Amino acid sequence: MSGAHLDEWQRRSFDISSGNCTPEQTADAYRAHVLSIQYAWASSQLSQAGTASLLRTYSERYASVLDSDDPRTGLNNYAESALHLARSQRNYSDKWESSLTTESVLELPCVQRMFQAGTGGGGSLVAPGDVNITVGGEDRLLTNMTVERSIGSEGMSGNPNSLSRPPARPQSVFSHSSPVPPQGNPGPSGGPRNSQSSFFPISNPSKRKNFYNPDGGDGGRGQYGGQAGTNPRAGGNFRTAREQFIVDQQKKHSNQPQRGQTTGMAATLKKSLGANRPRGTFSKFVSPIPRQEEEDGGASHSSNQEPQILDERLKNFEPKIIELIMSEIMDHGPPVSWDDIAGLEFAKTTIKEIVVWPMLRPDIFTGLRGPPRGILLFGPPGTGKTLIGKCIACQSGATFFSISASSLTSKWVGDGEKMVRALFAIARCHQPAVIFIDEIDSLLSQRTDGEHDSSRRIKTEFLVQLDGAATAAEERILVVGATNRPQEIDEAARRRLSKRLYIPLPEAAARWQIVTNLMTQERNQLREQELESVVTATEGFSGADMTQLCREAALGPIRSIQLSDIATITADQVRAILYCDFQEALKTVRPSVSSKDLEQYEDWNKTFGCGR
Ligand SMILES: Nc1ncnc2c1ncn2[C@@H]1O[C@H](COP(=O)(O)OP(=O)(O)OP(=O)(O)O)[C@@H](O)[C@H]1O
Ligand SMILES: [Mg+2]
Repeated sequence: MSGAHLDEWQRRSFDISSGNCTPEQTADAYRAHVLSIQYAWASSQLSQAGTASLLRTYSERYASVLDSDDPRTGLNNYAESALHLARSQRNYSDKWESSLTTESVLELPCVQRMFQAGTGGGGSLVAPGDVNITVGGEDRLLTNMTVERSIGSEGMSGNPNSLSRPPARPQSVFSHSSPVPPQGNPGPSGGPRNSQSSFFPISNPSKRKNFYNPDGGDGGRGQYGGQAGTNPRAGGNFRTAREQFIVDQQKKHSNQPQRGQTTGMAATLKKSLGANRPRGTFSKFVSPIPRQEEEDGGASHSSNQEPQILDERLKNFEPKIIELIMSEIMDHGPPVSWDDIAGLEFAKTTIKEIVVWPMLRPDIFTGLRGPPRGILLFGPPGTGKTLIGKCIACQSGATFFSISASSLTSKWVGDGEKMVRALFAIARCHQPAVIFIDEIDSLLSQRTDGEHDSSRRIKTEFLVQLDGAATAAEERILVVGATNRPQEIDEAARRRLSKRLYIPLPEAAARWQIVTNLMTQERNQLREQELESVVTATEGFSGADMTQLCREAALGPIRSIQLSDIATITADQVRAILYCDFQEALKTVRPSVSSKDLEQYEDWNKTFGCGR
């Protein structure tokens, strides 16, 4: 009977729609819903689509309760209830009772001596052996040793002198024995029982943490109790319940990579949980499925056709790897136009021909006119190879994956080849796509006997993918590699990067353009003749060297200001950049490419390059 009553009471009290529930109860109820949906999915009682939809609904509701700042409907801090749990937790020190009262303390010989010595008395005035403490009803005279040991068991052994060091004024002893518990640590019960801990105040929050949680675990008090019961700001690894929930979800799903639904479900759940206020580990994650839905303006919600296909294609990849590629590799830089790149007309025209137009008109560029699968931009450092990559990203209209080969080989050691496979798979889902690999020589250098196995596997995988990317005629994935060490590239990779474009040092006209472009941003009084002289004097300079020269010259007017005026001078009063500033700058800025290096590039270009 009483069981039935309890059920009925629970049903009424915890019915979320009843309006009687506290936010804690509502949050618990939603959380329970989420768990039961997951259980139903795990035991195949629910379809994937149904599970995803239910999870989305309940996770969003749960998140909205957690996130709401309104005390009537939301929990801004879910840890409050866990704190409540910890408050009612009894611990070892509960058995300890002190017989000290205000009167008995006054009679203690050590206190008497302290009074007699006055406030300035040095030395150890409190004799620990004089402290009489009642343990479980028995009176014992504790020695210094035993007191220390018992304190140590409560996590206070870090301060063994706490007993022998007297307070500066006797009054402070009494203020500590106040029945009011120390702030932030209400203690298990307060009152006289607390006098022991009041006499040795626990001021360090991390000690207090040990006090409640000596083994460092949660002590069986639930996943939030161990941390939340202590000062939440003290523990570096404190998580709110919402964060803990998200972590639990991710752990759960990453443990089930063999199920195709995992990616979709995890993505859906993260989306719904992160929708209100993205932060932490998941703030950057952009799932391929929601993206597709967003592009369709939510129209595919009902049919769920397209997401299913995308999910299928990525089902063998761990969400972690997909997340890494989506969040770290996709590049969103400042816009760069073709006009920002000075000179390099041949390279620019060729790239437009094989990258931009085929992306825009795939129907015309078919068969023999089909674009190559890979391009290699090679040339001396600082000549604009990376700049061209950025320009392709902005101008081609394709999804742009910009990865640095070194990050692929070092950051995810062991996962390198999986990363490469996932990269191409995601690129296939986001066609047309350009995969730009800067410093490609470090990824596709010659294979040697002594090299590490994992880097050899990455190379092999890359070559396979590079071939595979072009097998299906309709696939529009282009790999663009940039290097200033073309000689080091593996011959198999060289063959696959079939369009090899030399990016040389800028000619006179290009150098003119670079200086003019940069000088339009600053006030200057450079005459045409002077500009001509600068261009002549910079034969052999790379684009980066030219930029450096202009920066140095731009500092000339600043250097001419008196040191005492620099704090007060207005921007208008700074003089214009003059030719003499360039002359000064030319004394310090030198070309960074030697003529010997240049010969090597030109030789390689003659042998393997595709230029005229
Ligand atoms: N052709 C150019 N037109 C305009 N600016 C250029 C040009 N070439 C280089 N620069 C300037 O030099 C800077 C460096 O260029 P970039 O990073 O593209 O060189 P890179 O060829 O990739 O060099 P590296 O081989 O060392 O990576 C650019 O940010 C730009 O300011
Ligand atoms: Mg570069």
